[in-house]
Amino acid sequence: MIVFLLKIIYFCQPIRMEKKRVLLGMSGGTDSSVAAMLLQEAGYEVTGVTFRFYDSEGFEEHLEDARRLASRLNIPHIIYDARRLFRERIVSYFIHEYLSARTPVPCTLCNNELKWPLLAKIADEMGIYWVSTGHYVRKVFLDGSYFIAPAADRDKDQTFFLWGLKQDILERMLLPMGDWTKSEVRAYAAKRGFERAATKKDSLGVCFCPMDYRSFLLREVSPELLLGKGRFVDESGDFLGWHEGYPFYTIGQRRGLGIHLNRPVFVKELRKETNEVVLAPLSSLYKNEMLLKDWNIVDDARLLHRDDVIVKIRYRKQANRCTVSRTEENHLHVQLHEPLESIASGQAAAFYDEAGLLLGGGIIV
Ligand SMILES: Nc1ncnc2c1ncn2[C@@H]1O[C@H](COP(=O)(O)OP(=O)(O)OP(=O)(O)O)[C@@H](O)[C@H]1O
Repeated sequence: MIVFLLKIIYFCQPIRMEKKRVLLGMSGGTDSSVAAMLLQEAGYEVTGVTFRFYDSEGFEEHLEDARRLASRLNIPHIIYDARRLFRERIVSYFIHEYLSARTPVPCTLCNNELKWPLLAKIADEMGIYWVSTGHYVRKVFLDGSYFIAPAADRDKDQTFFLWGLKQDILERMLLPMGDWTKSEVRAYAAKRGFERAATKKDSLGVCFCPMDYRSFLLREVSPELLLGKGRFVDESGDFLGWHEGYPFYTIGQRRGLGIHLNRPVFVKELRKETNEVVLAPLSSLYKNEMLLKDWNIVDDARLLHRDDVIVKIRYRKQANRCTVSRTEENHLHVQLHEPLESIASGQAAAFYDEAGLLLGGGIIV
């Protein structure tokens, strides 16, 4: 009987049995290549997956690099065609947000709703427990919950993009880059004889339009939807000049406006209905509060109604103290302790405690 019961427990926990196996997202870049080496070195049986997210000239090269590395490390490697999903969930959203006069956060959305959940789904199908990437973050377990924490390399820290991940994913994440700096990672790859992985360029910006989102919109969106020429106005509605269509501007933008006034002006508001872009001095762009939708909280007690929470709405160079509460409409209300400029709807806000633990985040309404 006891043997029978033990067998039931054993078979009801198939995931437990696979705790030496890990599914790693392999982009072909330096970080995920070194992640594969480190995981293997730590004794894991690594399987690599490369997602085909969109068609680009460079993809075949990245894919070949991932394949070659997997073959040298003697690990299985699969390609997963995620083009339809990526187009529907990320690219269409990206275009729709600009056309709705909002500022999209495609990398945040991709990580939280596509990349990590897809890794977990494929891992489930393969009976693999752990999922991993080359992200520069750590995770910690505190009072019964997992939290994302900053990596040793503060310059590469990618916590800002991961606030939407829930416990079911967090508990399965392996994050081998967390204790490494990028220069150590390059040196390690070189020392192991992986010269190509050691010297690859860092990826920059949004992967499917790394240069300029404006030329991407021009290529992807029909001209009628972009509306064309419209009025730059000041806060009183007075005409200041002509612009190229509201989707080509973002809140807080100063450069590239194509208008020369005798004072510095910034984009304060985008008016979709009238195709107007409101320009104002920086002092007019400050706000004391914001509302978030589609939010995620890792731990209520560490986030809500406190005065020591830090909020970031930009990846770098900004951190403000705030107090967060829930509203009756199920938004998060963020009361900033000091005003913050250029808060754009559609952008993400990520919350941290003083030690840098990621407490959650949401999308600015
Ligand atoms: N096409 C892809 N297929 C599978 N995993 C991917 C893909 N793109 C990114 N990833 C995973 O997500 C992680 C973070 O990707 P991101 O593009 O933000 O960073 P990166 O610094 O360019 O990483 P890398 O040097 O590994 O390319 C990568 O390290 C990799 O594990």
